[in-house]
Amino acid sequence: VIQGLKEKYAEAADRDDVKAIVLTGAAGKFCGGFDINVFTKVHETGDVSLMPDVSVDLVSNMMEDGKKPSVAAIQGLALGGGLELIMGCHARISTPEAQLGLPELTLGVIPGFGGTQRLPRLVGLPKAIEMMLQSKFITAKEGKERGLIDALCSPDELIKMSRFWALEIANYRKPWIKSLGRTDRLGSLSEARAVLSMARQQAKKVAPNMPQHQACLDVVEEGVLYGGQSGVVKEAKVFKELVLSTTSRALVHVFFAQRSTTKVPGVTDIQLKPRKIRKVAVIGGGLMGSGIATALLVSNISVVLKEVNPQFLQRGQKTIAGNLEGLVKRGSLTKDKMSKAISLLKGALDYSDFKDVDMVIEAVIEKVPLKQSIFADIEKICPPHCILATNTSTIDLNIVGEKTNSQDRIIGAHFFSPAHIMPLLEIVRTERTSPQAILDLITVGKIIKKVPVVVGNCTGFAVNRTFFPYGQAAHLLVSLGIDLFRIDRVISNFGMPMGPFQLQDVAGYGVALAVKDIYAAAFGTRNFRSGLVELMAKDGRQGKINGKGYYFYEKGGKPKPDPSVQHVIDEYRRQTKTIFGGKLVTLSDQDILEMVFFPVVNEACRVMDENVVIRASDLDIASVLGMGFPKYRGGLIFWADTVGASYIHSKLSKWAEIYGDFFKPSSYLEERAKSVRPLGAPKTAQQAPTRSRM
Ligand SMILES: C[C@H](O)CC(=O)SCCNC(=O)CCNC(=O)[C@H](O)C(C)(C)COP(=O)(O)OP(=O)(O)OC[C@H]1O[C@@H](n2cnc3c(N)ncnc32)[C@H](O)[C@@H]1OP(=O)(O)O
Repeated sequence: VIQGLKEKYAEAADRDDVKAIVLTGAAGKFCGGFDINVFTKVHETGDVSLMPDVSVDLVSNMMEDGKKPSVAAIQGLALGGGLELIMGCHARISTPEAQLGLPELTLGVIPGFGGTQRLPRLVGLPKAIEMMLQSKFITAKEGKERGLIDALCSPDELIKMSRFWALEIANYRKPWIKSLGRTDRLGSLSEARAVLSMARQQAKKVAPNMPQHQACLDVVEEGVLYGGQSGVVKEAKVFKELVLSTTSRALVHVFFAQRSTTKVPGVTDIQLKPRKIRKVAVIGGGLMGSGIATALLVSNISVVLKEVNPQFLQRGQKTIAGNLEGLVKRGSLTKDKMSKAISLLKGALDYSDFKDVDMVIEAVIEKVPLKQSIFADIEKICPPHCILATNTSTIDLNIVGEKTNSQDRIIGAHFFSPAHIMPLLEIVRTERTSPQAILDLITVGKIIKKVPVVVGNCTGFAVNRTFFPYGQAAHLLVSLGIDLFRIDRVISNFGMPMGPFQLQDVAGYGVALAVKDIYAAAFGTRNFRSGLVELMAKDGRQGKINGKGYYFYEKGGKPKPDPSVQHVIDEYRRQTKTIFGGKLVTLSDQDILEMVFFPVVNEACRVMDENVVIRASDLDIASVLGMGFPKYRGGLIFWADTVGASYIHSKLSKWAEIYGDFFKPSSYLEERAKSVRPLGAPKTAQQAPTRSRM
């Protein structure tokens, strides 16, 4: 495309019958930016010269400084390099709803075709910095108000109006403006310095482990101090350094990994068509059920919410209304859409409304007999095409559906709390779930704006199973004498939204207590049995629910470490001392980080070995979206491969000798360490397991 543009610009410059140029996109879209596949090639080869010279050669020399005026005709979207092309034009005409933005920082780089210089010159420094650092899109309508767009018009008039505008410039009836030369929107030097300094402080807070935010501000500053040309030169240099950074490698990996989760062999490649899901029944109006119902309602899917008595039903409906109001407050839902969503909700105390539902999602408490009887009932009442989904996070789906003859339409729809906000949907299939049911749930997932990851059936499925050692490792470290608040600090400095103890406070101790025996039964000697949560509960602590856990929680305030928790810890250490001979150990921050995450990587190896996930990158996405693993580290397996299988293996082997089977390396990890193959590399035929989970 870039080569084609250069040729066309050269031709237009030469031809006498061309007076002016209109630059537009095909099929209702202007341009989604530079081809990110090229970044992948640069990452694979380390060769930055694969990046074509667009910034100076095309945008500055041929377009902006060309002898004929260019006008951009924009529809749909103009993002990244796409927006940078239009800013090199002399005017911009757009349809009102087109999306405009520079999302390069989400890929670990900065805009590289002059965007760091031209955007501040068109919309002013504060707005440009906000758009770049937060990768915030604006509509063309807002762009018009801010000076990025010159005129708005309907799609039908777009080309006609742009041609007219271009000819008007050529005939000097409209101004011939070169964005890079402008200074009128930059403000005074002292104003610019104040804006940049505030942005730097903010970036330090929100992106402490990423280089591209400060780098972007350095480049913007260069242009403010020494002029646009100088800024463009610095931009090109910094762009090339950043594109080779680990952060860019990780974020580009996540971009493609996220888009590949819905490519499921044997499901999405066999010409099946997704069926329409118009009406869904949700059983259980608790926190999960009402969150799931909210997610469906805001995407225009009718919901029947079933509860066992009027009080519970009313509570569920109230929670849904609260969720919707919350979305309105955050600005992600309009009041009209909220009213529409509420009109799509119907409460029910029996199954009579289930006769015409296309899908049921059961979200009751984790009790096997209760779930079994619900599935036996709904099998009789729902139409034969209806998908029977459960939101269980731990129970084997074969057991849930044991009392039915509908194993082909039984599937797991594991949402993460709060379900209307968290983006991950773990779709659990058994050996008998039909491809059609899986495809339909993937499609619903996309409609309700979730990222679906299809996984196999086992205790904890992919996410909870992989992360079961996360909390357990933290408890083990405390039993060894490590301060729990230090563990939380180390883990949040690494980039997790919070440490394992704060997470336990926030999730409530009920979850930990409920899964304890299930994990103990499933994971044998690699399960670490900790009595800490029971001791916390005995001490009157319930975590965030009663404001008292490892931390204090006051309304509206930040959680504060509670020093009085020490007597609980002392008691816990007394109880567990027999395990490690009561020896308190000293560890570095790096030891702590590794002792928490390497067992998680180890379990992830088992999950991959048993084919619970289709590909390693699905675990990267599941860890980022389900557990908050830092995206800029590429997800769990990508990160583990930057550390190296053989290093992880050697550390785990050493700890296994001292502390036991909790750290014992899996055979998959051992094999990868020996063969020096990345953990994320696909299996070879010889390694394929004898029994697949799918
Ligand atoms: C030098 C410059 O400054 C550097 C740059 O320009 S870097 C690029 C900046 N642009 C971006 O970051 C935009 C990235 N793309 C997006 O945000 C979204 O894809 C979009 C808003 C354009 C479209 O979203 P949506 O309609 O949901 O479709 P989505 O599934 O994401 O993408 C459709 C396909 O296009 C691909 N794609 C989208 N943008 C792409 C890009 N810039 N390069 C390469 N492939 C891209 C996706 O990988 C996907 O491929 P697949 O079908 O094989 O999986």
